[in-house]
Amino acid sequence: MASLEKDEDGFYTPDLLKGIYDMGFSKPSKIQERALPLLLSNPPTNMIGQSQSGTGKTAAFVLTMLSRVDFTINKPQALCLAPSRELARQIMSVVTAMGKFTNVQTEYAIKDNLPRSATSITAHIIVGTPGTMADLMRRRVIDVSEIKVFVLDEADNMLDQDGLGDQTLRVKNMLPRTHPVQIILFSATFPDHVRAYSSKFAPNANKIELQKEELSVDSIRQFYMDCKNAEHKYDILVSLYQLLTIGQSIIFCQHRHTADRISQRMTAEGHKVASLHGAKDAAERDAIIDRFREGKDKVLITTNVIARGIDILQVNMVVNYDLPLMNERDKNADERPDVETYIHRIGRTGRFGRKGISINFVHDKKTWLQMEQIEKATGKGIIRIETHDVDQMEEKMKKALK
Ligand SMILES: Nc1ncnc2c1ncn2[C@@H]1O[C@H](COP(=O)(O)OP(=O)(O)OP(=O)(O)O)[C@@H](O)[C@H]1O
Repeated sequence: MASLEKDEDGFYTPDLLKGIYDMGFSKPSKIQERALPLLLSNPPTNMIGQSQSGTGKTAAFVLTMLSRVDFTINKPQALCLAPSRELARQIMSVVTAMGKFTNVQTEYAIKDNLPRSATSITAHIIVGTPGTMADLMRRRVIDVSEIKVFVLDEADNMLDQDGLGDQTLRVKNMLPRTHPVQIILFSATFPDHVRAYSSKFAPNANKIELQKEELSVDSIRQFYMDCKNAEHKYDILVSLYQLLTIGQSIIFCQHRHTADRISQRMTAEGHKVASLHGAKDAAERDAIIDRFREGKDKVLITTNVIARGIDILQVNMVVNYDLPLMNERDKNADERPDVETYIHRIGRTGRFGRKGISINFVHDKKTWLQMEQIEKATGKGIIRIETHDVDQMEEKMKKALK
């Protein structure tokens, strides 16, 4: 059992350190350096942690979960929720990589993973999406009696009353009341309307916050293209194909049917693209994201389903074919831009200090004004590129990626 002994501060075991080095991590990022001592100290304290996209928040909370598990007890001890199955699967890959030299047992709480007949999960760490997690807890397939840590990745999204908030609260309300559970919230964004609720959800938390002007990383250069009309956006996207495939690219659309339509059309015209959205079935979604992760597809046309958290280092370009709007989150909202989703979308590139490019397509006064609002809210300039001059475009982009 020597390998399970904690060091004198009660921090990581040598087995976890081995896992961390095996992942190629030699020194902590700023958020890891700040958050880890707070996350790992005893008695456990809640945490609300904010840090820009791609700065290594996952490793911080995964290390906390692994550190708090007693591997001699075969019961769930840490739960982690994420907004999409793609992100849950990615988080799990970090748990298994970091826990490679431990005896950690893991299980998913995502759709179509467990047979309906499953009666009990004995895994130490369960990662999933809120609806499925709540269902497994309600049916007592997950025994909550030994849960010590509860993590919400993309916490502002998970707590949003217009989205996943209800399901997330259901999960929290089923946690044991016999002992304290450490609640950990992480995100790159905590808009004002969820800040107060976050503090209620994770009371007396240590807080690490960002200022408004720090929200997105400087290594992402932001551009826009003035298209003549909505149809012209398609032509521009096609003219960018060479550039999109220099590395890998993600194209974000507002609607599933737009993602399908442009991918079908581009495919018919001889371009190789993939499309992913929430209307596809689970197995298909897994296969599509895995192919993209492996670099077999270079262009992924999608919706907000993968706007958050997805970490694919080779992605050096993000295109906002449609700008994100508030009414995608809240059906009653008007057509204001969704600044948080914008920050997360462009954050799919420029990961962990790498360079990246984002391009917004605007096509009329309304979309131009929406972009202007995003520019104001983030305090970062968005530079115009001419749509008719592909050479200038290529030059500018290559320079930005150097
Ligand atoms: N200490 C480290 N040294 C080297 N690479 C690291 C380190 N910590 C994390 N990384 C790598 O940085 C990348 C980004 O990390 P991660 O996905 O955790 O970012 P994030 O902060 O959760 O971003 P987002 O807000 O987009 O979810 C990953 O590829 C991860 O493996």
